[in-house]
Amino acid sequence: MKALASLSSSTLSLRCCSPFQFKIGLCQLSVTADKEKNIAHARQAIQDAASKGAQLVLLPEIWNSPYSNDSFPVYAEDIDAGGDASPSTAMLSDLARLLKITIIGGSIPERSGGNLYNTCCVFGTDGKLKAKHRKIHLFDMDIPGKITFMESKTLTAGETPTIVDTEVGRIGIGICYDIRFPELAMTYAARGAHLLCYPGAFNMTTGPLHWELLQRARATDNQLYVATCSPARDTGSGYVAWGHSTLVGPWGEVLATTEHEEAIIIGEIDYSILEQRRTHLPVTKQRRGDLYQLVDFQRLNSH
Ligand SMILES: NC(=O)CC(=O)C(=O)O
Repeated sequence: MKALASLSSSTLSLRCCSPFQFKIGLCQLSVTADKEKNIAHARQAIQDAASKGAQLVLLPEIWNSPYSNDSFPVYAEDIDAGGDASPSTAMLSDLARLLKITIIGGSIPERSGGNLYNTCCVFGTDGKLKAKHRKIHLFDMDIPGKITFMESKTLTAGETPTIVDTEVGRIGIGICYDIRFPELAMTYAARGAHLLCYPGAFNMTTGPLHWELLQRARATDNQLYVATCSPARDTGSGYVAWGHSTLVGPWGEVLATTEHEEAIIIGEIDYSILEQRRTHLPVTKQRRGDLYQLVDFQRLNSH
């Protein structure tokens, strides 16, 4: 991230997306230790969401495997090889094509070139893989007596922000911990994103205070839609997810949400609202890039 100055020149292009209004389905899934069962279960949930009118379906972070460093290497798939090497993404591609919907496939552990990643795949209505986002900011957190998780024990961080043009708009992708970094969301907004999607699995320590707050902050700062999707809570698992998958509008308002049980949440998105909000409250034009800008702290620290 070099400078913020260029962000103020961003414009919102709605030309690329039709329709302006559509339904999004957030599939808050129960996840088990049985991968085949998880895949069949996700398939059913996506079909249910589509039957309720969803043209875009979002899945949770790590929906085909338990969320643990022990499980990631065991459940990881070679997404680039496809077919039998990646039954989870084969199912997503198949359904996107059959149902003619866009699928943001949550995330699964990916094996590639000797590394493991936490990876989100986006499939278009033709079933083709449109984008692959590897979690950029690994979840390394140590709050003594509360929660310790070190994704970097097994996973490698992704190196690229992912913004993708789909039939339901321009979408910026982040995975869970990525939502804590406003610069990533601002980068997507500067590149014309209408919607940010974060598959995520916040926990019982940070979830209550931070999960909704961060979504509403990213949406309000950037005046766009934010959607999140979590696994359902399983108090018997090693990592207990907060749940509460949510859709937030460009005014920072919660449009659709749920508690922690398994659920399919259907929310309405209307991109015409984006222009209206930005006209009424033109923060992008008012930004004083002449007075402040993001600097490359790593470069500064290395001197
Ligand atoms: N699980 C995550 O990646 C992030 C999280 O739980 C948090 O930031 O809190």
